[in-house]
Amino acid sequence: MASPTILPPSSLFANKNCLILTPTLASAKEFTIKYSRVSNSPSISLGARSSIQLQTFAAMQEKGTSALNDDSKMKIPHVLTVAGSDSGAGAGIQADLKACAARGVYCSTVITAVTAQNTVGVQGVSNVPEDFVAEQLREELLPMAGIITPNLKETSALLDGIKLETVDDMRSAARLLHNMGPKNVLVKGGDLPDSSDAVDILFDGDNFYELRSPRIKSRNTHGTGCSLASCIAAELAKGYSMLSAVKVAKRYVETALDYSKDIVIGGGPQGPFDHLLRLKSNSRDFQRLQAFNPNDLFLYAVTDSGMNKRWGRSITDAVKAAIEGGATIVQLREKDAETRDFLESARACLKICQSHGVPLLINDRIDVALACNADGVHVGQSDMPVRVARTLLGPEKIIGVSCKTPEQAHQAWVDGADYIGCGGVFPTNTKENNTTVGLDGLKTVCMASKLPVVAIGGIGISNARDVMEIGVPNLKGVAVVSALFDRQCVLTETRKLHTILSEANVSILH
Ligand SMILES: Cc1ncc(COP(=O)(O)OP(=O)(O)O)c(N)n1
Ligand SMILES: Cc1nc(C(=O)O)sc1CCOP(=O)(O)O
Ligand SMILES: [Mg+2]
Repeated sequence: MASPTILPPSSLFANKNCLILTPTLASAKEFTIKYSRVSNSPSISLGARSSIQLQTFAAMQEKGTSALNDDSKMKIPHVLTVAGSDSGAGAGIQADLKACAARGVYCSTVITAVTAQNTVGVQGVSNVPEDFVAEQLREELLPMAGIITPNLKETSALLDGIKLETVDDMRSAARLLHNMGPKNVLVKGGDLPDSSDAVDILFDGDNFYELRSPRIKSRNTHGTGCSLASCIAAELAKGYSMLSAVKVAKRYVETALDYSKDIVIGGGPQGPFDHLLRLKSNSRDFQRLQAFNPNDLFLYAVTDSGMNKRWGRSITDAVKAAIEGGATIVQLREKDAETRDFLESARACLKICQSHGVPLLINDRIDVALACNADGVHVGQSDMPVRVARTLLGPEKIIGVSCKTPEQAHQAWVDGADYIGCGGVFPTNTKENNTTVGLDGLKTVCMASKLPVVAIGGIGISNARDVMEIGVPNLKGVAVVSALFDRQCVLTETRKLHTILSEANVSILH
C-alpha cells in the first residue's frame, strides 16, 4: 500500500470532504456520536463512523446538551447520538434509536442534518448549521475516540484514497488510522472482494483481531454501519469492554440482517432491516443476543458416559443432579456414545438445562450441537478449528477451546472463541496422556488470555480453592468431571464444590 497523507484530526471535523461519511449521506455533515455513560466513566462513541471517550461528563453538560442533564437519576445506560435524520428510517438517528432500544439502552438525540430519502436514493439534504453542531461537539474528535468504525470506502477516504483489497491491507490501514489518535479502530470489510466471510479487523494499538462471520445475502442492509456503532456504544454503556462490545454488536447486526432477509420495505435496491427482532421472537436464539456470560463458567460440570454407567444412572439424571447442586454450565462429553443415542440424550439434557437457565455445550461434536440446537460446543486443539466451528454455528453460539499455552490462548481469541479451558491443572485419570500444566501454567495462560478461562484437570473439593486463589481476574471457575460424576451422589458433591468456590470467591474479593 502506498503511504497515505494523514489528515490532521481537526480537519476531519472541519472539512466535509474529510469527514467519515456514509455513501448515502455523502453530502451531509453526517457523523454520529453516541454518548454512553457508565457510573463515573463517561464515554462517547462517535457512531456511524467512530467513537470517542469524553474526559468528563461535566464538560459535556457545560456545553448545554440538555438531553443529558439530570442523567444521574436514570437507571438504564444512556447513549447520546448525534447524527443525520434518515426519513427512510433505515439509517441515521432513526437507526441509532432502534438499535439502542433493541439493546436495552436509552438514547438521546442531536440531529445534524435532515435528509429526504427512501430505498431508491437520497433526494435531499438540509444541514443543521455547522456552528450549532460544532458548538455541542468541540473540535478534534478523532484523538478522543474510543473507537472508529469505518468501512472500506471510508477507510480509503481517510487515508488519501489508498486501495484496500486484502485483509492485510485492512490491517495496515487500521494501524495508520490508529496513528491518528483513536484508541481502537474497527475496519469493516463487508465490501472486501473475493471473501466468502464478512471480515472486520479490530486494532487496539497492540493486537489485531480478525472478526469473521458468514456473509449474509440480503438487500436489506441500509443502516448497518449506524446500527453497529450504536450497538457498540450501547454495550459500552452497559459496562462491557471494547472487545466484548464489538463482538456483541457484530453478532447483533448479523442476527438482525439474517432475520430481516425477506422483509420488503420500499421498492428500491437497498432496504432497511428490522432492529427490534428480539421483541418479535420468543426463541432462545434471539434472547441469547447477550454477550456470553463468563460467570457461567463458575462451576462447569463435564459429563462422562463411562462414569454414569458405572454408578448406574442416566445422563439426564446426572445433569439434573449437577444443576440442582449448583452447576452453572454443563458440557456433554460422551466419548463412547453412538451418535443417535448422543443426540437423543443431548435433546433431553437441553430441555433440563433450558428450564434452569443453564447453558448446555457439546464436547467435540459440532454436528450434534447443531442438530439439537445446543448453546454451543467445546473443542480441543485437534478437534474442528474454532474458526470453522464459528462459521458453522454462527455468531450466537458459545465456543470454548482447550488451551495449554499463551499462544493457543491468543489464537482462541483471534478465531472467535468465547472462553478457554486450561489444563490439566493437576494430573487426571479421566483423560489419557494429558499434559499437566500445573497452577503456574494455568496462571501464565490466564494472564496471556483476553478470554475468560475455566481451569480443568484433577480438580475437586480438596484443591478447587487453591486453583481460584491464583487470583487472576479472568479465571472464572473450574470444570470438573470425576469429582462430580465418579461419585455416588452427584448432587451432594456438586453442592460441596459450589460452597467451596463461593467461599473462595468471597475471600478473593476481600
Ligand atoms: C472446559 C473444558 N476444557 C478442556 C476440555 C478438553 O477438551 P479436548 O482437549 O478437546 O479434550 P476432550 O475433552 O475432547 O477429550 C474440555 N472437554 N472441557
Ligand atoms: C476433559 C479434560 N480436559 C483436560 C485438559 O487438560 O484439557 S483434563 C480433562 C479431564 C478432567 O477430568 P477430571 O475433572 O476428572 O480430572
Ligand atoms: Mg475434544
